Amino acid sequence: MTDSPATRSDREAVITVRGLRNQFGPQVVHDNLDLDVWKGEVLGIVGGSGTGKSVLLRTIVGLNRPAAGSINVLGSDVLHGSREERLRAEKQWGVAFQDGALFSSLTVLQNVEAPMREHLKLSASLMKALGELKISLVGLPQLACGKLPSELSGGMRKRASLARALALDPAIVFLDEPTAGLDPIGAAAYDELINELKRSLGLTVFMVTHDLDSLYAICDRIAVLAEKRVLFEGPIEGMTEIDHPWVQEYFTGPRARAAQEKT
Ligand SMILES: Nc1ncnc2c1ncn2[C@@H]1O[C@H](COP(=O)(O)OP(=O)(O)OP(=O)(O)O)[C@@H](O)[C@H]1O
Repeated sequence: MTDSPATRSDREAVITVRGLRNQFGPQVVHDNLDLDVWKGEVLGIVGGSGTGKSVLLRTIVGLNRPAAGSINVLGSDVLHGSREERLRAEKQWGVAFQDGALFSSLTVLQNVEAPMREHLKLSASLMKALGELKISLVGLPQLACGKLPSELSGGMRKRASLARALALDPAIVFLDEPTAGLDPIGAAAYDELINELKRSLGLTVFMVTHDLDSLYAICDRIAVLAEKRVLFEGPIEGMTEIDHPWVQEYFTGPRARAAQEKT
């Protein structure tokens, strides 16, 4: 038995989703979806294209209003609670989107300072010092602070986006396809960074990904979206035993075998 947050008996849910329904016109994306995310784990969300992985992430962080269900994040009811309750939760998470979603007219430092400016009352010098700290935490050189997002490589933009997600010292970080578009060395370095941040900051990570290497390298647990809900969840080692066509194809195919051999 490992000592991972996914298997410990004293595990604590930091995100609880119950009975979630998402619908766009006639298209039902999620129906009666339940999910728990445990404190301190890296949870990988996988599933075929269009199964609603990004919609799930966007719904939890309040960018998509579901048709039904409840979502609790760190004790706050983020769907039906008061504005204060929602804000309290919001300050405890950071989101790094697939394309970085950085403000294009702001420098990297100004991007990282943006959430602090919105949520905290700090002096300019303290914000700058904290911003520089986050930027070095994600492995970017100080030189990057003054650059615009367009002046960065794709990998650097992803790290800058992560620095911004860490701006408020969150307990939870949401990552949407963090290694998509990175070369294998850059992707492995990003995985190592997430592992390091989890270890040093005790972060909980909710990660939508297609990257089998990442799943094997950093995820404590996998949640498989299929048939409009989380159909399976558990450590990656058990995934090959699941009798479901998509899960079998995904976790026992040649790419999965190659990823497994690297661990
Ligand atoms: N705002 C929206 N309006 C209408 N339909 C939407 C909206 N957002 C998402 N959808 C639909 O919901 C479904 C799930 O989308 P989502 O982006 O979550 O898929 P995904 O599992 O992340 O896919 P992929 O792996 O291809 O990125 C898709 O069919 C998509 O077209």
